[in-house]
Amino acid sequence: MELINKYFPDLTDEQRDKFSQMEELYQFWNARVNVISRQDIDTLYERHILHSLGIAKVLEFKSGTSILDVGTGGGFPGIPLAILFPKAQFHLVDSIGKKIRVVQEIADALKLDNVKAEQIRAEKLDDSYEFVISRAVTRITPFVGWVKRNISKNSFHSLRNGILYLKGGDLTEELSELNQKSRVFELSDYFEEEFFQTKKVLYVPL
Ligand SMILES: C[S@@+](CC[C@H](N)C(=O)[O-])C[C@H]1O[C@@H](n2cnc3c(N)ncnc32)[C@H](O)[C@@H]1O
Repeated sequence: MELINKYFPDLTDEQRDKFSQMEELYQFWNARVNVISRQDIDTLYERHILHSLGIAKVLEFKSGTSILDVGTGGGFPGIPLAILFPKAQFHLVDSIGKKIRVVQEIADALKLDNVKAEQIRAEKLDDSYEFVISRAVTRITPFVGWVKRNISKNSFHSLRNGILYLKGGDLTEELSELNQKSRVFELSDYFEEEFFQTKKVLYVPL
């Protein structure tokens, strides 16, 4: 939790409480349904929560923004971002029903009324959103094909509407397959811990 305070010092007491409750909630639910690897529970704040919040260092979601989290698994990056941006609306989807049930339990326990969790394949969605967020689901080129039609045209952020995808490693090859306005934001510019040295946010405007 110190890590969250270190990089997000302006949280309200309510937000701080919610982030604090996450550890116990994930310990409880992960023992029943494996949504994150068991050893990762010990590094929940760094590898899951802070990593998810990396997207917030790239873009602040304004009030009323609609955001789709594709392949949310146990709720990452959607749940931490929904705590940070309580006035934005988050739709968290995954093709596996038992993961979505865990996400719904956690969102309910945290009283996140800006989160809707749903079992559905990304390719079947027909709503539209300002931004699509994701981590560790598939290669970016097929991913763009899944969600392209779900991005709305009206833009009211500093970045044009599109995808914000948490990725690691060398993205040169993937970038060459994307439109030229795509950009890579290095999370090492924001977070000093070793884990973040290779982590990036890939931004694809659509
Ligand atoms: C490796 S997990 C990552 C989970 C989470 N995003 C995280 O970073 O902890 C990938 C998730 O994507 C989901 N997934 C894969 N293909 C999908 C699709 N076409 N539509 C929705 N969910 C999908 C899987 O069920 C799985 O839960």
